[in-house]
Amino acid sequence: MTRAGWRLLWSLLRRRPRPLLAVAGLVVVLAAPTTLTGIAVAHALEDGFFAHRAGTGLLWVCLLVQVRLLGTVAGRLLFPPLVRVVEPLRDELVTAVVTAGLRRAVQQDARVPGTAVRQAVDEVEQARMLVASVLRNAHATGSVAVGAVIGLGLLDPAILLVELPCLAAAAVGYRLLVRAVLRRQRRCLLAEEDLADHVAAAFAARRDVAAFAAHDAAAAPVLERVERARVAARDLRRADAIHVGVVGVGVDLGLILLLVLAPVLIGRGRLGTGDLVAAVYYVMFALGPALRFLVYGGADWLAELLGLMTRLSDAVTGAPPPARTGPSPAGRRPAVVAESVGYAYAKDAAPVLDDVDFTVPFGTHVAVVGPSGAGKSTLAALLCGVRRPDRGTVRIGGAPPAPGSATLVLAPQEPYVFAGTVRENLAYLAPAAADATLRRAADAFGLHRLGLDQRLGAGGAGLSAGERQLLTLARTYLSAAAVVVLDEATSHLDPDAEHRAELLMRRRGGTLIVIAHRISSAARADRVLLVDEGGVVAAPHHELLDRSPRYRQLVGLWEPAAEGVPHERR
Ligand SMILES: Nc1ncnc2c1ncn2[C@@H]1O[C@H](COP(=O)(O)OP(=O)(O)OP(=O)(O)O)[C@@H](O)[C@H]1O
Repeated sequence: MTRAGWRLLWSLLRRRPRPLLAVAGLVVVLAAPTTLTGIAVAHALEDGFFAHRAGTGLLWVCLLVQVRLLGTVAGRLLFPPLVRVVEPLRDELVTAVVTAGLRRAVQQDARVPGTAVRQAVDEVEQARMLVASVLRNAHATGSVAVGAVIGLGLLDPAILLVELPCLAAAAVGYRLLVRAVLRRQRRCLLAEEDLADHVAAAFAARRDVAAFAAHDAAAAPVLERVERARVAARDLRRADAIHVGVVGVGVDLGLILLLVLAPVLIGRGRLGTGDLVAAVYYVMFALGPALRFLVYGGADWLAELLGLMTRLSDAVTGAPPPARTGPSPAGRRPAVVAESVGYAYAKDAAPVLDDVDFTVPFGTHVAVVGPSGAGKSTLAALLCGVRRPDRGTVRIGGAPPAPGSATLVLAPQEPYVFAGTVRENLAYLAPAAADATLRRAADAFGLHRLGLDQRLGAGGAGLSAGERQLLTLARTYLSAAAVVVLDEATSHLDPDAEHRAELLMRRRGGTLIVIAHRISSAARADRVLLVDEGGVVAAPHHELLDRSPRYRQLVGLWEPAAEGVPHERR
């Protein structure tokens, strides 16, 4: 998954081959201080102090100090080519990100995604700093390691026969480590994002959750994501174990093998004691810190840089962000599809819905009818995602419904009015709506007497039951959701007000699913879903009248109450 990040990084770096070659070439130049330090140590001991020639020893020590000072000054040689690699990289990335954002906006005839572009530009700046840090530190580490290897080879090439395999094994381990850290970091990031999505969705759906008393059902997916995020974080920590192994093989095993080989080389006169001290210096004080830095800090930096480059590559190419569960975007003309849906409130209880299949095409007005307790509200809860089917699938626009999704909004029988102004209550699902829009919606639903600044008590204290329902309906009407579910949301309205509310809901566009409260409501719908004895039959009102004795019976029960009297079903 980070291949795209690698590709983008490499495509940017290789555009400047000369400064890049200069940076690479300086690895060898800046390796000299490390090599010379070991050589100076060996000579100071062998030719000076061990040979009782303190003057010679001190001369080598002076040389060693000068080499270190020269090394510090020479380190500055790196900055000019490094700047020529890194600075244009930022300019090119910013240009690519902004161009891609504008191109997408023009193609989709959408607004320029200012926030997204600004965020990507901030990420480019982070990437620039990370590239500079990774290159500078990789360079310093590489110089020290190359210097140590050259020094060991100069002392005796036989030492390289034991040290190089250890370093090669550590390099293989390092590659595995970076991959493991990258994979686990990404999994951790996705798990955290998924958790954040579900927490936000559950919070946004608190109204529906309260309406359906579905607290446990709403909490279950969130708790599942908490567990996934915990496991992902634990796995990331476990990658630390690989760090220890890489350093162990590269440095500790190398040192042990050097100490095993040293007596042989000393015995054959190929290595002096001073040389051995220099060899130990190369392994412990040059290769050791270099490898430790690479393993402990470098792997994380590299992982962070590649993660960032992968995100930027998505921004540049317009690739979709990694798959995440969540609401399907509004406006995708979603159809509502139920396939083989089964649901029971308890493990051994008889299912309320059993093997239910139906499709509601986008833009249709559907009435859901059935005797009391047949499962209509249960069906509404499944459509809203606050309950999940035990069997089968519910899909809205191809995606499982998510509580609080922007695609679907539910108006429950018990209207949800919170303490605040009428404006705040109306704009709850349309925070960007202008006052004029809110006023028009309130008037259309007959709420002329309510001023937008009027304060309401908790639960809508001060309003009649009908007004509370009208306020909830107006709020639902204002939302951008493509699918609206009214779960007996007009039960306190008279037939005319109910008719008017349904007409308004139809005119707003999108799909309208009404848990019908009166037969007039079912007769107005394009199709009727008859829920009965665990099953669902879908057909237009007149067809059902012909076809279904159960429906005829329901209609018969309804009709006496239809003339102006709020209906009560049996
Ligand atoms: N939270 C719950 N726990 C256990 N059983 C429940 C729960 N909610 C509903 N039921 C049962 O599930 C069945 C279907 O209930 P549901 O409310 O979906 O029916 P309905 O058709 O909407 O009824 P009504 O028209 O009376 O509102 C009923 O038998 C009901 O008692």
